[in-house]
Amino acid sequence: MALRHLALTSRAVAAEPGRRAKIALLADCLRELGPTEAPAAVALLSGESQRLRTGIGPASLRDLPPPAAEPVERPLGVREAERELERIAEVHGAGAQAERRRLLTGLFARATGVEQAFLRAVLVGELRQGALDAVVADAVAHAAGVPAAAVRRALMFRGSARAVAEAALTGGVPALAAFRLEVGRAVRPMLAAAAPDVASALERTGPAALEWKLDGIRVQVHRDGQDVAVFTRSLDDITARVPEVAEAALALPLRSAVLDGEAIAFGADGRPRPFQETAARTASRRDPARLRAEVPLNAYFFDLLHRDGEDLVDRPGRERWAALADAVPPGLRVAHTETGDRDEALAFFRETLALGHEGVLVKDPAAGYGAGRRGAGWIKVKPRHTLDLVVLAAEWGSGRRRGYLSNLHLGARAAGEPGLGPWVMLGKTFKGLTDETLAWQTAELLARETGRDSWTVRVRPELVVEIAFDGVQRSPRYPAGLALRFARVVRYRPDKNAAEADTVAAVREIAAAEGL
Ligand SMILES: Nc1ncnc2c1ncn2[C@@H]1O[C@H](COP(=O)(O)OP(=O)(O)OP(=O)(O)O)[C@@H](O)[C@H]1O
Repeated sequence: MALRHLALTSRAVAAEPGRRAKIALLADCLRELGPTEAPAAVALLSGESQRLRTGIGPASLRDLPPPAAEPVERPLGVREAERELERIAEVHGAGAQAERRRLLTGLFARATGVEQAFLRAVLVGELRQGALDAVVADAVAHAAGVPAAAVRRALMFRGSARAVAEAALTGGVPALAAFRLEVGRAVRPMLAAAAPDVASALERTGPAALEWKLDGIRVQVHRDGQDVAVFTRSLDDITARVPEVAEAALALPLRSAVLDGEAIAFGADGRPRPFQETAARTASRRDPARLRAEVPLNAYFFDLLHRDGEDLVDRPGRERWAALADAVPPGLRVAHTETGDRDEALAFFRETLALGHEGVLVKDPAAGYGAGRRGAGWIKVKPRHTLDLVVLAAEWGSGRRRGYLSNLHLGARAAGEPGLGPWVMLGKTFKGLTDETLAWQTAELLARETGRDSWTVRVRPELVVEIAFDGVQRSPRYPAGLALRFARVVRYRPDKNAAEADTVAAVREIAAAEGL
């Protein structure tokens, strides 16, 4: 009954509003599944389902066998289901489509209704909602009887939640402590919390460092002798696409290093080029030499996690910055100033904006480097409010936009809020779209189509779009009772996946700040 148990638990976790209760439910289930099945359950529930759904589009999920009648003679196990999905993901080459379909049909024929619903959710990535990742991590800690921080720390060094769950459940704290920073293996990046202005950021941190927030692409650079690898925010290896960044790291007087930074292109006027131009450098595999000539990148480093055999991850910010300043020349570092004075901080913020940068980061000098936003060791401050939302559907345009998908339905992550489903629509917009973006989004959205009527094409919730807006208003038409005022597209965020989109809780916070 193992898969059934997991499927029912996952349903109960989704319906449960309280975070603690969610963790307890899931931890009980993992304990009951035991050390062999539980890591597979974690792989299905967490981000690793992304990998499993490779090559499986919504079309292949249609016309599958009806649910198996209960009681089933040989019920599906969790490990068994995970293995089967892995097998499906590994099918490549000629006839792959048909073979995948055959395997999927076999799997579904053995699954009951509740199991089929769970497998579908895994396959379309519906379970993968970021917030759930954190709940899963805490549930693993609970089930294994180890501190949550030990699990999170291991996850930072090793992307695989499955491997970490296995270590926690079989070897406890010592097994988790064996996960360490390895030069050459990407670590999950530290992220920033947000504050509306520098004064409130400083209130939280006390005297802090302020740095430019460059609007480029996050780069994590690993150097081991003359070998170098560059990873994105989502841990993709882009070394071949950004040779300038690799060269910059190789020129440093170091034997081995792990550097965190941002790559960005500047125009002839010395101001940052639009984000899309920098992003195109890392998104495209085509002709890196020509792209490099057209849009040369500059690397700016802001953190040093490892230097010549020594790990700095747990050192406070001020020690890592000192090590960075020692190893990296000023031209390759972001501007950095340290102050506890509001007026000085505000002046730095204004100067940074005047140079064309996006905002500033306010960093706590005592904070170690930690994955995720927890602890708020880094706080970002930008001059205007934006949200990263997911496109749920789009309407066909008219007039000049005929033939293009134009008006976007925008959703925030419900992140487990009861009664809302995984995505909460907050409004629509067709504003801010250039002709080029219209054509691009039409193709991208059609490739993700899950159904349509005469006006609207519904899509898999995968594309993240950054939306600027003037405020939040009450609206009975939308499920959370809130809608964005004057929403407009700033840009697409190809460097983010849907699990990293903003939550409806963040929108409620903005509404509360506006007195709604
Ligand atoms: N000096 C800096 N220190 C840290 N991060 C920086 C710095 N300059 C630019 N950044 C970028 O800002 C991001 C920090 O903000 P956050 O963790 O919220 O990521 P994000 O959601 O990608 O942010 P945003 O959408 O605001 O760019 C980093 O991922 C990095 O790409």
